Parts: sequence; structure tokens; C-alpha cells
Amino acid sequence: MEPAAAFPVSNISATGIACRRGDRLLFAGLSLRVESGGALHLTGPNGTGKSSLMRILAGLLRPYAGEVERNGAMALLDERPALDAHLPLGKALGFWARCDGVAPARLEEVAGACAVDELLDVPVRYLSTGQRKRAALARTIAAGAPIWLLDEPLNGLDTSSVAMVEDLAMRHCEQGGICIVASHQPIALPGAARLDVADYTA
Ligand SMILES: Nc1ncnc2c1ncn2[C@@H]1O[C@H](COP(=O)(O)OP(=O)(O)OP(=O)(O)O)[C@@H](O)[C@H]1O
Repeated sequence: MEPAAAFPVSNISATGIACRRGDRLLFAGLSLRVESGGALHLTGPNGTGKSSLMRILAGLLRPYAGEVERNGAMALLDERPALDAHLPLGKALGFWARCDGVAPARLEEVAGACAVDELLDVPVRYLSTGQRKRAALARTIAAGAPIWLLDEPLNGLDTSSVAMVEDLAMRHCEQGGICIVASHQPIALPGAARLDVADYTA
């Protein structure tokens, strides 16, 4: 994929974050900051609150305490692909591309980079687990946001697709983007900081 234009300087920071779900305080006192070109790997056992933290960073979940500040647009990949299951993949991606003002040529390029360019005529509901994950990644990347929040991006991917995601994330950071990945799987992200959410369990 041709590099996108270098991203404007961006950053995301969270200060003193506490997260409560139901009547449980999951974690407290968690702070982080990632600048342009930086990567962060959020780890922790199942149920520690990685996805909850990602939703807090994305502005989709209000923290119980603390603040998130962000300069720059953000795109979230999580377990919901946000692609219309009844549409062929190309049309489902096209919907978001129009919303985000993405040129058709750029969408094609991103589809190629995510290895879904051969699947554009296939209804989203027929895609395999790994194909759906790559399609959701294409939707996320095509948005053109400097800040990527990738929640378990490797789930369901084969070895070559894992390498593909690692390469895309590395190149995004080289272009001045930010990549925050929540995953209990190892992921090769050169220079990435690591934060174990379990260290902040309340
Ligand atoms: N809407 C909700 N209401 C109440 N509890 C919730 C809600 N959503 C999640 N939880 C609980 O919050 C805890 C943390 O969930 P979360 O998905 O953030 O963890 P995680 O670290 O991402 O886990 P995994 O590694 O399994 O994906 C879990 O115990 C979960 O059951």
C-alpha cells in the first residue's frame, strides 16, 4: 500500500482512569500517553478490562474517574465489524468510505493491503472469521485517522495475516500515526510500550 500522507501531530492521553462495570470497580489510577509515531500494547488476563479501557479511550464509555484527552481523529477496531452483514463487502466498505470522505482509489488500495480485494463481491455474512477481521481492519484503516485503537486485532487470524497486521501497524507509526493495541496475544510492534491493565486492578 502506498503510504498515506504523513499524519499531523497527534496524541492521546488518559489520566487517573478508573473503570466500573456493573457494581465492580475493574481498575483505578491508570494513566497513559502516546504521541505521534508511538505504539502501546495493552495486556492483561481475560476480564481485567482491556476492552473497557479501549472503549473509554474511544469515548464510548465514561470512566468512573479520570480524563482522556485526544488530539487527532481516532478509529476503533473491536469485535463488532460494523459492516452490514447483508451487503457485499465492497458495498459495506463503500458506505463507510463515503461517510469518511475516502476516495474509491484509496479504499481499493486499503482493501488490497488487508487482503480483502478478492472478497468485495462476497456478502459480509459469508466471510470467515479471519476474513471478517481483515475486512473490519480495512474499514478502520480506510478512515484515515492518525490514532488507531485495535482491540484484539489478531483474533482469528492465520500466521500470514498476523504478520500483515504487524506490518500495517508498524508502517502506520512510521508515518506518524499512533497505534494502541489491546491483545493477550504477543504482537510485534517495534518500540511499543507495554501496559498491563492487571497492574491497576482495584
Ligand atoms: N456492560 C457491562 N456491564 C457489566 N459488566 C460488564 C459489561 N461489559 C463488560 N463487563 C465486565 O467487565 C469485565 C471486563 O471486561 P472487558 O471486556 O473489558 O475485559 P477484557 O480484559 O477485554 O477481557 P478479554 O481478554 O476476555 O477480552 C468483565 O468481567 C466483564 O464481564
